[in-house]
Order: sequence, then structure tokens, then C-alpha cells
Amino acid sequence: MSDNLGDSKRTGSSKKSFTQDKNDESATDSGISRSNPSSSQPPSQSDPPSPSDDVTLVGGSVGSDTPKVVHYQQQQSTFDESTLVNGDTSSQTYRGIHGGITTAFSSHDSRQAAAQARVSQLQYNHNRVALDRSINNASQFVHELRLENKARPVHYPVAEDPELDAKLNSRDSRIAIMRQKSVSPSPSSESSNFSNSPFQILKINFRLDPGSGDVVNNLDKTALSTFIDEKLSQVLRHLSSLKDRIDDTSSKVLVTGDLNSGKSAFCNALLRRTVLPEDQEPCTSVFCEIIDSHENDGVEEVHAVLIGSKYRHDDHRTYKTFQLSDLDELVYEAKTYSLLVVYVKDNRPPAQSLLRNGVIDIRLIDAPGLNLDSYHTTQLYSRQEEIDLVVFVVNAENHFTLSGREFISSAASDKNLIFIVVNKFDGIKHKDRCRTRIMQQLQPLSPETYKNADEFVHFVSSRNAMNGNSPDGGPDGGPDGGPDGNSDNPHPLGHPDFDRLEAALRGFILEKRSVSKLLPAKTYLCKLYSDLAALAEINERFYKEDRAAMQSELDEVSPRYESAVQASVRVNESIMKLIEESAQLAYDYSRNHIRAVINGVGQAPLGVPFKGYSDISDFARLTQERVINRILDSVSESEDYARQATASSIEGIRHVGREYLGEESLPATKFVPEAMYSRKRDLFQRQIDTTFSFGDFIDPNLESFCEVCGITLPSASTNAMVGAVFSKLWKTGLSGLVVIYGPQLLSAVTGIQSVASFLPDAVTTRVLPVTLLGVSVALPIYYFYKDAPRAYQRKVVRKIKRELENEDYQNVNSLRIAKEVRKVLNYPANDVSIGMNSIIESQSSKRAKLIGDMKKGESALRFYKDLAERVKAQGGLVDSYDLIGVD
Ligand SMILES: Nc1nc2c(ncn2[C@@H]2O[C@H](COP(=O)(O)OP(=O)(O)OP(=O)(O)O)[C@@H](O)[C@H]2O)c(=O)[nH]1
Repeated sequence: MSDNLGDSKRTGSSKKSFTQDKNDESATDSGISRSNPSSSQPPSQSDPPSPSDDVTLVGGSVGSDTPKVVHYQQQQSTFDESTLVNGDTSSQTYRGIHGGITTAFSSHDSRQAAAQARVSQLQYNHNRVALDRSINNASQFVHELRLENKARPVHYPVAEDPELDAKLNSRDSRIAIMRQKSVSPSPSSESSNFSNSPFQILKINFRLDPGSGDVVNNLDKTALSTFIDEKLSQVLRHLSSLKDRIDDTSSKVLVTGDLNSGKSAFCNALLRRTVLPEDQEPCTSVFCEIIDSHENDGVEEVHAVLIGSKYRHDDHRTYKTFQLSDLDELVYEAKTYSLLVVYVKDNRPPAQSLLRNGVIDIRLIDAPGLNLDSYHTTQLYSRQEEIDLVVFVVNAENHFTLSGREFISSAASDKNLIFIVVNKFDGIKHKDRCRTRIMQQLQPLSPETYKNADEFVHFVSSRNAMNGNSPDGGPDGGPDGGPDGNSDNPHPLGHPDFDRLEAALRGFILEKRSVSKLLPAKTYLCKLYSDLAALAEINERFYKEDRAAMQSELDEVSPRYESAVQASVRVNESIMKLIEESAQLAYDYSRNHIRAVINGVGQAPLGVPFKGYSDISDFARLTQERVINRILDSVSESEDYARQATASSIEGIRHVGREYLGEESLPATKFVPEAMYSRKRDLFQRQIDTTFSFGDFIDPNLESFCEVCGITLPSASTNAMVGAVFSKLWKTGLSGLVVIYGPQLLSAVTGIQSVASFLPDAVTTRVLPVTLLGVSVALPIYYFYKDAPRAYQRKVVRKIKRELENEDYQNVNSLRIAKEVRKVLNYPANDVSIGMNSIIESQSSKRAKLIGDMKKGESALRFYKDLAERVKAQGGLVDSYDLIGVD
């Protein structure tokens, strides 16, 4: 030691270094050489470095030619980059024996390690924040996809592998599935994966029920959409738990090992204070989770979690609170408590504190020693996601027990790397032999740990580290051993092995958490983004193809629709024209025909026999009936004509319809002509006043008078004129007759008088007046008597005509007849129209649906295009995060 001090003093440096080189031929009994760049002389045990000296450790990994160099600051018992030694010619090397192992330390590598740790830390934070953001983005994408799926079911490529289908639907495969079902009821065995699915995360396992036939084709869009929604909500849940995981800054270290191997002592040594009870006898039977007290408002206490409760710090019902000193008893109470949450204060600076190191909160979990009871629980515990590291404490005196071996090989396959702490190394006499044997045992149990033994396998004495005894000073402490259990007064030499273990532990947790915490998130995100991109592209392609197909369909449908509309207009027009022509024809015919009949009704004798005045009332009735019937007949004839016209028009309309719609398109209807004009026929007959009076038989008329008297009028016109005058006069009454015919009568009388002057007086005064009087009385009576039947006919005809005129009979009936024609023709027209409309409607609804679908497709296309771009960009970003590249 004096040599080293001398070296140190010669260089004027306070730095010392221990060189640990397992390959060195000049190794001590530990097989590790002592090297000193500045002095070839080994340091002696009697020359310990001064308390103020710092040292640099150079440690080589097993099987590695390159020694690993870590700077060691003795005073702080930490590894730090601030000390400069190796690589620097001015640096000095301190030689010393520590726990039988010669170690050499280089500050150069230490600086590198520290700088690297800082870069790792920065990179970790950067990656964590980036991943956090990426998880948020992914959640947003998935959320948007869910909404899209609700609006329009996502097109999901259900793998339709004909070969696979055939295999799955084959009898053998059905039997195989049924057998599998009967053997294993797990959900995964009940469903069959479509191996050619393009997805990893978004892969949906469709249950294949042997009895349900082709499950793929049986899935309708809605069912598929429900599956997808469920899958997406699963993804969202997973993203949320990933987020929790990477946002969780704490790391858990599970300390386990054989019974009595010193697990509690090791935890205490890490804390540099005796928190957990240590005993020769197995004592810890409850898991103890040690957490920095700042998570409990700085209060040191124990929360004993009752069996069956899930610990929640803010829920006092889940635990009972105790003092730290109660732990001595609590650790035995496995029947009451499932977990002891121990809050301890660690006031050491972050560089020394493991629990609160300023970067990540570390929780230590002291597990019960492995035995039959605890083995399974501990194994399950170690598999928890939150466990970032498993430290297995093995008693150097006992080596690995059977349960220890089993646990290590199982935990190693789970976590890949585990820390092995070979404790109680202070009590080992033949340390090198012990080391070799332990390494031999470890190699098959955890090859990875063995390969990286320098970092993961540590031979230490927790007791010495705790008590501050010299590394090789034995259980009772060396000559420079400090007071028991007092971290404030460590051994001046410190405990490089233990400190190295601590540094490696901390380095692993801090640096490797990128792998343990971030890598699962990155891997999941990469897969998810790749799936989302694939799904978006598939849908983009689908909607593009769909759009093209719809466009070509629309190109066909649109002209068909246009021509259907135009044809409908044309057909409609021609049918309307046909209807109007038919109605007009019926109207014209009816009007002319009825008018002609009405006009002609009084012209010819009605042929009603006049059987004398005794029968005059029958005569009157018959005459009136004859006139009315004649007119009604004309109406009926017009209606018949209209029926015929309607029948031919119906055929015309149906012909037009058939031409456009096709033979079978019109409903089979039967035209019943009799149904036309079946109502309101006798209306007119009922309206005519059929009563008559005596006056109806008196209708003086020159023509008839002359006819009755056998007088022939000069001409028809004169006859008519005179007749009219005569008629007028008659209407004015007898006085008028006298006024008009008076002169004639007077001249006749005068003529008679002049003739009478030649006649004897007796003749002129008696016979002549009497004769004349007789004639003038008898003649009208005779006339009226003879003319009465015809007078009645004339009067009835005139009366009826007058009434008809008043009613605008011809027009009203013609309109009625034409209206009925129109009405009846509207039926076939309607049939044609319905046929036409259905064609237009089908084209129109097809067109409208296509246009609507195209619009929806457009927005879906935009969505997926946008999604694909964003997802790809995000995927590329996440892929570029280098989580494990910083070493
Ligand atoms: N010599 C020596 N003894 C130690 C060391 N570490 C622990 N011991 C002793 O070993 C005994 C058991 O230590 P514990 O820490 O209780 O062991 P444990 O593994 O926690 O025990 P259980 O949890 O009960 O299985 C105690 O008497 C300790 O003092 C060490 O490094 N060297």
C-alpha cells in the first residue's frame, strides 16, 4: 500500500486505480492481476489508499479480452465521470486488493460511461415523449377509424383463401376442430386464424363453427363492422395501458433468492441502513416493497396490505399502517398480509440514492426466500410487467439450490437477463474456486447472464457493505471497519465490489428501461401503424375501385334515366293528346247530335194518336214523353258514340304504353262500356215539368189556321212572317186580335155590307149578321178544336226547348259525356304512367343511390388517403426511434 501511496505521491495525484483482469497470468488467488500503469509493483494490503483517494475500476467481462473500466469515487462510494485517470498520462494507478480481487479503474471509461448515461437519459426522455405523442396520435387514428367504421363499415379483407377454406371445411378439419374443442376449451383453440391475414394487431380471429358452414361468406357488413369496432376498442385499451406503462417513471427490482441467502441484508445494504429485519432463521415471509417516502408525503411507515385487498395508497381500507420498527413482526405475518409497502427516507444525494436517483424512482421488493410455499408466488411476481429487473441473491456458501436453479432458468427465459448477487462472499476462503464453481453452475441456467457476467454477476458481502467493514475484513469487520449499520461512517476504502454492483444495477435499470419500458410500446406502435396503413390502403384501393365501378354504372344509368324522362314526357303528351281528341270528338258529336235532335223534334209529327178529348191527358203525357225520349235518345246515342270513341282510344293509349314499356308491362284491364254514363241519366227527365193545363192546347198559329181552314199562304216566308205576327197577336190577347184583324173584319163586313146593299133588307139586317156572327164564332172554335193536339205538341216542344236552352242542355250533356270519356281514358293513361314512373323511379333511385354512394365513397376515400399518409408518416417516425442504440 505504501508503494501505491508512494506512486500517488510521486505523480502528485490523489487518484488511484485498481485493475481487475481475470486473464492476467500474474493473478492472485482470485486469478485477477494487479496492474499499474505507473508502477509494476503490486500494492500491499497494508497500504490502503488514503481516505481522500479516489480509484478507477477496470473490470473485464468473463470471456472478454477487453477490460471494462469504471471510475470509482471512494469518498462518495459512487461511480462518476468527474475523475480523470486512464488514458491520461498524468493519471496514476492505485493497486490494491479488494475482497481478494485485484481491481483497476480508469476514469476515462468512467467519464464515457457517465456521458453515455446522460445521453441515454436524454435519448430515453426524448423517446419517451415521442412515443407518448405517437401513442396519442395512434389513439386518435384508431378513434377516427372507429367513427368511420360506424358511418361506413370498414372494408376488412377477410382472408378468403380457397385452399384454406377447403381445408377448414373438410371433414377431417372439422373433426380435428371438434377434437381440439373437447381437449382445450381455450378461446384461441375455438377460433381459427386466417394465416394469410395482412394484419398483426388488427387481425381478427373469426370463430369457425363446423356446423355453420362458410363463416367468411356468412359475415355481413354489419357483423364485420361490429368485430372491427370491438378490435379497435381493444387496441385503444392496449394503447392506454402502454401509455400508462411508459409514463410510469418507476422501476421495480425484485430481490429474490434462496432462504437465508441475505436478501434483506442486501436490500439494507443498498439503502445503507437497516430497514428490513435480518435473521439467521428464515424470517421474511411477506413481500416487502420499499419505496421512497416522498411518495408518502415524506413519512416513513409501513402499509400492510391485507390479504384480498389491492393496495391503493389513497384508500386506507386496503392497508393498515405501522411503524418501521414493526417490520420485525410484520414480516412473519404471511397469513394476514399479502404485501408490506415500506416507505423509507433516503436523504443521500441522488447520485448515491438508489430509490431516488433523480432519474427514475426505483422500488425494491424483498421477496420471501424460495421454498415450496413461496416458489410459485415469487415466480408469478417476477413475471409482472412492472418488474424491470430480477436480482437473485445466492449464498456464496451454499451455491445454487435446486429451487434456485429452477427459478433462475425460468426467470431468465422470461426476462432474459437477471442479476446474480453472490452474497456472503466475505465468508469464503477459496474465493476463486467458489467463483469458478458458481459461474459453472450459472452458465447453463442463464447463458446470457453468464455471457455478461461482468455486469450481471457480482460477488459481494452485503454485511460488509452495510457495516463498512473492509472488503476482506470478515464478518466482524476489518481493522478500519466503521460502526455497525451506520452509513454515515463507511469504511474509508469503501466497497468497490458492492458499489460496482450498485452502479451496474442502476446503469442497467436506467439504460435498459428503454428496452423494458419503451420497446414494447415501439414494437406495438410499429405493428399498429403498419396495420393501419395496410387497412387504410386496402380501403383506399377499395373505394377507388368502387368509385370507378360506380362511375361506369352511373354513365350507363344517367342516359337511361334521361331517356326515360324524355320518353315519359313524350308518351304522356301523346296520351294526353289522345285523351283530349277523344273527349273533344265526343263533345262535338254530342253537341251537334243533341242540338240536331232538339231542333228537329217539333218538325215532324210525333206520331202520338189523338183519340179525342176524353183521352187528352194521356195524349198530353205521351206527347211530352215522346219529346223527352227523343231528346234523351239523342243523349244516349251520343253516349254510345263516346263509348265507342273511348274503347278505341283505350286501345290507342295501351298501344302507346306497350310500345314503350313492353308487352307485358301493362296490367290486364277490361273495359266495360256499360259502366260509362250509368248514373244521372234520368236527371233531365225528372226536371221537366210534366203537368199540363187547358191553355197548353191553345196555340193559334196562322199556318195551322190556314191549314185547318184550307187556306194556302203565298209563300213560306210570308207564311212564317204572318204566322209570327199572328202568334204575337195571340199572345197579346183578344184585343190585339181585334186591333189587327179588326180592319180586315171591318172591310170584310164592309164588303159584305156593300154586297148586302144589293141584297134584300131582311137578308142584310137579319140573316147576314147572324151568319157572320155564327161564322166568326164557329170558325175559331172549329180551329181551336181541330188544332188542339198539334197546338199542344208545338207548345210542349217549345216549352221543353226553352227549358233545355235555359239549362244549356246540349253543352252540359256534351261536357258530361266528354268528361266521362276523359275520366275513363285516364285509367289506361294512369297504367301507362305508373309503368313509366316505375321505370323513371328505378333509374332515378339507382342514379340517386349511385350519386349518394359516390359522395360517401369520396369522403371515405379522402379519409383513408389522409389516414394512410398520416399513419405512414407516424409509422416512419416511430420506426426511427433508436431505443437500444445508445450503449
Ligand atoms: N457473513 C455474512 N453474513 C450475512 C451477509 N448478509 C447477510 N448475512 C447474514 O445472513 C443471515 C440471513 O440474512 P437475511 O438478510 O435475513 O437473509 P434473507 O435471505 O433475507 O432471509 P429470508 O428472507 O428469511 O429467507 C443474517 O444473519 C445476516 O446477518 C453477508 O454478506 N455476510
